[in-house]
Amino acid sequence: MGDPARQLTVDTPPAAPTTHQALLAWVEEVRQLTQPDDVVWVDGSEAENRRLTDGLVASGTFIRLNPETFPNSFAAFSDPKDVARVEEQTFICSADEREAGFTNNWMDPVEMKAKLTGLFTGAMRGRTMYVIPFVMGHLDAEDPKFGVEITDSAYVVTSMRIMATIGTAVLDRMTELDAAFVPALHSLGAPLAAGEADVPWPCNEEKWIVHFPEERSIWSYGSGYGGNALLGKKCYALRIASVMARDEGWLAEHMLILKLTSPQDKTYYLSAAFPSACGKTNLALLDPTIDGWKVETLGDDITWMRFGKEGELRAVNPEAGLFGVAPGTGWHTNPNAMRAIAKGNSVFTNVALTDDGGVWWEGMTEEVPAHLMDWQGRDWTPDMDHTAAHPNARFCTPIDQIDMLAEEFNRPDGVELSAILFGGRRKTTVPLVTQSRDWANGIFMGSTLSSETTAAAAGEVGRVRRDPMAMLPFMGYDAGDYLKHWLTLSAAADQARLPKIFLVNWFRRTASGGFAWPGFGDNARVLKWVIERLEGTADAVETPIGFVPTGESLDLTGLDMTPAEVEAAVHVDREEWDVELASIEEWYARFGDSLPDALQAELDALKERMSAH
Ligand SMILES: Nc1nc2c(ncn2[C@@H]2O[C@H](COP(=O)(O)OP(=O)(O)OP(=O)(O)O)[C@@H](O)[C@H]2O)c(=O)[nH]1
Ligand SMILES: O=C([O-])CC(=O)C(=O)O
Ligand SMILES: [Mn+2]
Repeated sequence: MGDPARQLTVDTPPAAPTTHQALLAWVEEVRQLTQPDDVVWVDGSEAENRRLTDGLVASGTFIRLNPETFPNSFAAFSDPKDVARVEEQTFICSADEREAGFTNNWMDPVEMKAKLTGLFTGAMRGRTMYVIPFVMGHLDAEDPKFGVEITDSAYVVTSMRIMATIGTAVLDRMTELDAAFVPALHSLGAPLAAGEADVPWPCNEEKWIVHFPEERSIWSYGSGYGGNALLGKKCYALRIASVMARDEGWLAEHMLILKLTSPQDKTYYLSAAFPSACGKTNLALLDPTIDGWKVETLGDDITWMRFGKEGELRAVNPEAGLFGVAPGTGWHTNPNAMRAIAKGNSVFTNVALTDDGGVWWEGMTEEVPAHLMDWQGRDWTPDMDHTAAHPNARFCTPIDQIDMLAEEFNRPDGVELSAILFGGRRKTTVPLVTQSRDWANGIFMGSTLSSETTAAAAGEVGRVRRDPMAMLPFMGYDAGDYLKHWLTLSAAADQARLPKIFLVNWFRRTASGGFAWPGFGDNARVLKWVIERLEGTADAVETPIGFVPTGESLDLTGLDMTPAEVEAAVHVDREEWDVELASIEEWYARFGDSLPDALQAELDALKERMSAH
């Protein structure tokens, strides 16, 4: 109360820094509904960020890391019940239930609005309401995709500042264009009574992550965690954007983008869709173990794609930061990510802390520190039977801290893709790599993509589920219509320039239980085979599901692995595939009449090839 700066904001509410009428009206409507103590228009500046992070340190949400080893970096520890996306509580509220499709939770939008209006009433009492203007993709794109997130979480503001382009420049451009924007409303659902002390990670037991696709709006309640609360990311750039993309003729996908340069100095751009916590960030930042091949990064999680004027498929990354899985990211598996993190300016969530004010997680270093503070604030020693970091602990780091960021990252029109990889986490059945027979067959591969569930979403871990194009939790509309959109969009493209589609599985196990493939930097060997297939120079074996490498066609130079072991890693086992085909049939049956005929035909043809195998 005695703080003169605070007194000033209470007495003289700052004038809104925009004349955008629709935005002003929405902000006022939300202010009246949620009843915050004050309203702050986020400008995105360094000074503002310093004020916010100082405040978060003072309130106990952030622990400032050792500035010598992790400059301008902070650790946050969530409520143990708020550690991942909540798919059960994520809704697509289209007017018509059919539009949401069988993969989404649905509720009537009028009913949902009424419910949320109740929950948001007074939800920001005792807190500050932040207004964050942001753009996904380039501010100078042909048709910039604006959004405004209103949130009562300063953690969300500092994280959004890393993950998206936010602040004054965005707001000015939005105002100048009188542009449409996606209103994205977020509240922790933890109002404070007068004089009530705050907790380090306010949230609510009850969580609702809700999308209104026709209105292109988002309401998120009760969670402070990344995918639920940083609304530019999954909620906008995937769920809402997938609906925009359907209507406007493009694609919003859960994909990384990388640039690959061969020893002959030829460049290729690849994208890859793997479900959450299945290796996108690691592949995007790959450090090749074979000589002469170079990887540069364009994106690690979300890709927007459209067919260009010449019928080529172009891709951009709409994000500005990495929100990466910490465990398993280490100096020996992903040195490029580690170097980016070490530059600082990062927010870590649910990692462990070292005694000298640094961070640690399982897999960061081979040597395990003798003592840590675990993600729940308890003393931790290596003999304990729980992990020090939460399995879905995350680092949030500006993407331009990656040394290997490709210069094309800054191109508003993106890059032309040569290949698309679909991949999942499967212990058995699915070969290390398979080239599809053609584009439609590749879409079939994507549509039947499967993976064992991970800690990135709340719920059981390790259960095999179908995850079309790794978009199961992110399609903003009917899954059958989504697959149809892939098929119809590409029908008009230059067929000769369509990217080649491959299915990969870094996670296959051997009979003795170990990984059948070393993965990480050695995945460059698979990328090399992919490129050589595009160039027509690598051998392959035709199997019922597609083309797999011969034992000799994968470059094993310097690797302690034999061609016979490669053959085992790409083996198509008839018995396993009989089970798989039955499971795919069950999956396709769930689409009902919304399954595209072309994909049913792919399944029928695969069954026939398999029965002759
Ligand atoms: N065995 C093996 N594990 C891998 C490989 N690539 C990634 N992983 C592990 O998979 C986990 C998740 O990897 P990420 O690259 O962060 O996954 P992601 O797809 O970017 O995840 P989201 O950010 O949730 O979308 C980490 O624990 C990695 O160590 C690989 O090639 N082989
Ligand atoms: O959205 C999140 O919380 C993290 C993420 O990238 C994913 O789960 O795919
Ligand atoms: Mn992701």
